[in-house]
Amino acid sequence: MQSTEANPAINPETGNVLPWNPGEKPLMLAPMQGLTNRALRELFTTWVRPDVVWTEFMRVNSQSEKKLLMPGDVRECAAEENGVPLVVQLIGHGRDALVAAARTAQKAGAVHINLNMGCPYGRMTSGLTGGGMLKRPELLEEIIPALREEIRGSFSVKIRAGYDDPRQIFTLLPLFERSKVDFLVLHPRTVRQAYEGFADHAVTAEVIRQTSIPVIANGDIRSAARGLELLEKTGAAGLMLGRGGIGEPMLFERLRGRACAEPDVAERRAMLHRYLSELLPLYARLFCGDMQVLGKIKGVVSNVEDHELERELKQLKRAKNLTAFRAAVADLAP
Ligand SMILES: Cc1cc2nc3c(=O)[nH]c(=O)nc-3n(C[C@H](O)[C@H](O)[C@H](O)COP(=O)(O)O)c2cc1C
Repeated sequence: MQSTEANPAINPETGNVLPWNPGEKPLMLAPMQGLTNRALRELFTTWVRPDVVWTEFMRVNSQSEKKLLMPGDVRECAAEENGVPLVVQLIGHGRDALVAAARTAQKAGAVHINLNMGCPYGRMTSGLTGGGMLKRPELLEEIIPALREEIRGSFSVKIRAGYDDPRQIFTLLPLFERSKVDFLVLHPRTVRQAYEGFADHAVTAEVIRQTSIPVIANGDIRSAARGLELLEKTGAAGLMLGRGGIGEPMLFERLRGRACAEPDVAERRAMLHRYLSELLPLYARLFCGDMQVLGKIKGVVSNVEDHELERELKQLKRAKNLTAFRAAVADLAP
């Protein structure tokens, strides 16, 4: 959904730069731990070019002032990659640690910083983090304004609909508005729900009606038709693709109307061939040793949903070593 304008949008409420162009409904590649590493992002930013890409979450270590963020994470902090805006995502707890981590990330080059308030998997550090933050909403009253004060570029929040109540989000909107959060990414499941059931985008639509903050819709977007319907029905400011985008990168282009909305099996097979052929050398450069490369690339394959390519997908998933995996990729060649 790219516009032709080169200047980024400015949030009129905060005067902050947003990671998309004015008039654009950005299509974002979701942050996904273990998947959206810099090799995968490189492939996406040079191939289907999401309008915005995100780092995997960076853990904030509130126990050590000197090692708030891992050195490898600090090296990833940047304003953009291959000309595509990059959002740096933090996960952690404790106002002071989060603020100091945001400062470190900015010094290292980050312009767009996001707070993870959605991860459903336990305690990522020594306190309530990610979706766990929603268990103690009173703590957010000081964390969110303090982060806003520190972050000079865009400050966004990626959030579930609630911890166990899908209407909790509505109680938090006044805080986000008061604190001048630049945009929200909403995955309308509860934290307790994890990935069960479905993303209830009626909640997305209601949030959008109730707030002036731009809301990016996220959750269960696996086809161009579904994404376009969501944009139209909810009035979302943009879309974020997670599993659907990882499983089928061309979904970005299909949503833009630049690739066939319903490709036939030959086209999907050719896409998968290109995808894995191009990802293999990038993964070989980033990861150490064949087994790690194999494990990581199988993680990508597990997001591909295609009943007509079941046999080929099984072959890829069953490969015991990289040689067998490469042979299975070669079999996909048109
Ligand atoms: C394997 C995996 C890793 C994820 N890692 C992150 C993460 O690092 N940060 C985050 O905010 N969300 C993370 N998520 C959530 C996704 O960004 C997204 O919100 C969720 O998958 C719903 O979108 P989807 O239905 O398009 O996949 C992860 C999800 C999965 C399945």
